[in-house]
Amino acid sequence: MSDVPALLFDLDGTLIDSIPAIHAMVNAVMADLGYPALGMVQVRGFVGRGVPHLIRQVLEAQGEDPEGPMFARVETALMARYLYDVEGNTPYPGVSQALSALAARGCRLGVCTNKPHGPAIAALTHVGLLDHFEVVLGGDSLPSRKPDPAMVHHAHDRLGGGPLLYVGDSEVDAETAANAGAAFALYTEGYRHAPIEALPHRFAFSDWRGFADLALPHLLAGETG
Ligand SMILES: O=C(O)COP(=O)(O)O
Ligand SMILES: [Mg+2]
Repeated sequence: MSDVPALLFDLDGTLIDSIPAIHAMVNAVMADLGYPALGMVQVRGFVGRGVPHLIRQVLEAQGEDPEGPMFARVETALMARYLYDVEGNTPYPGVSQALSALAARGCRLGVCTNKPHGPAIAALTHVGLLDHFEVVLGGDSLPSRKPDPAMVHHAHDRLGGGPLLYVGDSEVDAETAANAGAAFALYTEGYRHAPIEALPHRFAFSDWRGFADLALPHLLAGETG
């Protein structure tokens, strides 16, 4: 096994604040289908488990059957826009600098997101972060999505299999890391529902400035779990 440290990052609520973009897109899609707008905080609660979950939650909030015929109509309309509706995605302050600092220390970097792969690439390109990553896996890249650990195992292999830190913002991420046997760093300013102490984590942080200094000791010590 390589001793080159690997870091895998969740995307929405971890590297980028994507809620303004997703909220606007969801409301635009639903308005076209004749439904009223949902609030930003409400939509934020639907993000982190991938598009099918998002759609089911939106339909339920609109009083529709989440498993009914509207699902396919919303999915088609949403996926048609998801590649292009990138306005409203913003990296959290200090993310790019933290990723550069980690790369300068020899770390290999990847993304594991439940956002579909195409929209994930589009959002990362829009915010200027794509070039930091050797691998980007999305919610439709493999047969399963997080919290199944397959995405983490697959991306980790692509980064050489060295000491691993998985970084995310939600209960899905804490569960994914636990399922993968990976050390977990919790970014506290994303879209989690549960309090910080309810999510098992190696360390938590609220500001990307300083993340590299917090993360490196966990990786250079050669810890993996
Ligand atoms: O649910 C989503 O599409 C976003 O998920 P992420 O937090 O895994 O990036
Ligand atoms: Mg997230």
